[in-house]
Amino acid sequence: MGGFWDNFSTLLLITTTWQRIMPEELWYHINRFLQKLVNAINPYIEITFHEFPPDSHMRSDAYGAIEIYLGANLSQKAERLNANTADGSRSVALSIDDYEEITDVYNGVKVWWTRSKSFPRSNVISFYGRDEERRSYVLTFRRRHRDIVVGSYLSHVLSEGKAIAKRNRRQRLYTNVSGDNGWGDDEKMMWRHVAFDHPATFDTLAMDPEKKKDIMDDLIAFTKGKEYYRQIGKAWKRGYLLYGPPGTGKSTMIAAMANFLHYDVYDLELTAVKDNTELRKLMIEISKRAIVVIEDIDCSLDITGKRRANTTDKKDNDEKDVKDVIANTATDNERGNDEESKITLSGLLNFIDGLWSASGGERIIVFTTNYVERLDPALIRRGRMDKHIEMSYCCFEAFKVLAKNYLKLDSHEKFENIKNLLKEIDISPADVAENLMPKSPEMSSEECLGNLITALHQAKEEAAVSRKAKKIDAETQDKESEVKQQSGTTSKEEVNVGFRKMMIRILAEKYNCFR
Ligand SMILES: Nc1ncnc2c1ncn2[C@@H]1O[C@H](COP(=O)(O)OP(=O)(O)OP(=O)(O)O)[C@@H](O)[C@H]1O
Ligand SMILES: [Mg+2]
Repeated sequence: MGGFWDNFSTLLLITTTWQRIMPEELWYHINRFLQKLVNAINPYIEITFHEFPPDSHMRSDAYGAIEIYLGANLSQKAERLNANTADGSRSVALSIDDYEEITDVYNGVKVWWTRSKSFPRSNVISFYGRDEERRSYVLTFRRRHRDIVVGSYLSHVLSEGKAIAKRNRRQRLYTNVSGDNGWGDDEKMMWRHVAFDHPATFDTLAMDPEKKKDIMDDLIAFTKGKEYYRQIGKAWKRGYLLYGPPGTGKSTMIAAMANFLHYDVYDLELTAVKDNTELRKLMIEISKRAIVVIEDIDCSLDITGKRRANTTDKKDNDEKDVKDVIANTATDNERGNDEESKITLSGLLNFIDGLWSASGGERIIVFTTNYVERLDPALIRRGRMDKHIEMSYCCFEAFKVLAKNYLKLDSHEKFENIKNLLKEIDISPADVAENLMPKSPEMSSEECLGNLITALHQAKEEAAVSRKAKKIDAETQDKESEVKQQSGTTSKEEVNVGFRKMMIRILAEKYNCFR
């Protein structure tokens, strides 16, 4: 290709000189003519992929994918390479150096890639290196191969590059914190991240296997559903509501989901967000392929179910209605604290339904709660929280997963006993796991299972006592209202004395004091 380019450079030099001395309009016509001439005789076509497309401060996805593809597939052919330990990558990323040319062959078609660098002419002084140098990859190929290159080679490069990036990428866990933005402005809420390194997987998650499979299938269908979501005109997002008692694996499930999909996790601490505007800013910064988590949504502000009293006059489940009515009825005065968050239900619903979800890219939002009944139905209606998943107390199937995880046991003679006890007792997987964990290296699996059985018996007794106490409580209340009814016109003191006497008699009978 060298000879052609030498002649071409000379031609360019001549034209540049002419450009300086000619009137602009004349130069325009000559330029068009030269362009046509070059196109007619040049047997090659060039396509340029800019790192930062004109008028954009966002790094081009295509540029990134090409860089990764070339680094992974063709770096052995290049003589000058750059090595980066890119932030968030698991391995050293290689890329070809500036002005280095490498060849690639695709289905017998040869193409050439070069990386070039330019300095934009600008009067603006930039503090960022990336604005000073603009890099691009240039793909050159023979004119007769245009169909195959544009038709399939390019999509091969882009999809391969993205797949490699996905494999190599280290997941991140983001949390929202308030910090200085470096410009001396007020403190600003921003995302900070650490490497996400949670070991939970669906294999180690203890729950009913059918339920688990259903969730995994749902996630797979979601990730493959780009076209489907487009067809039905729905934003490519899915909401999961995880509810259940403490220690049943809600947070563990989120980690397993993130590891399964290889998504980043954005753990949104709503109570730290000042208002809806701040929430909107945060949400815009959330990347694609992310799980946004709001843990303990019932505790996150006053958005759970309080609406203005007059809402009963309106259609309760009408979405517009819900958005109009600011559910977070607690005003600053009611809270008595101006510093508290002013996020409203409508703000949160906008967060889920609004601009953010329309900005493309697969996103999952997960709410967790211990008290599903406290949540506003608008917040968790299908379409927002598409799948409601109950994380329940430990069943035998879940116990088997934990026994495998903690003790490497598939079966044991004590399993039958444990199975029967689990049918009677509500115990969280967290409690089961705690009992199964050996307390010292010498502790055998047998002893761990024994510990669990003891704990289950204890829990059974405690449950019996608590049932008894509840019963007494209920009976006491019944008697109290009975006495009140009977007392009719009697004075308050007489009622109290009568009531106390009756209570003593009931309790004495209950605990056999007169025997
Ligand atoms: N279903 C489960 N499978 C495997 N481990 C579990 C499960 N549930 C609980 N655990 C274990 O118990 C610990 C606590 O579980 P986790 O934090 O997921 O519970 P949670 O439902 O989120 O509780 P909370 O409602 O208090 O937030 C975990 O670290 C995990 O080791
Ligand atoms: Mg949790």
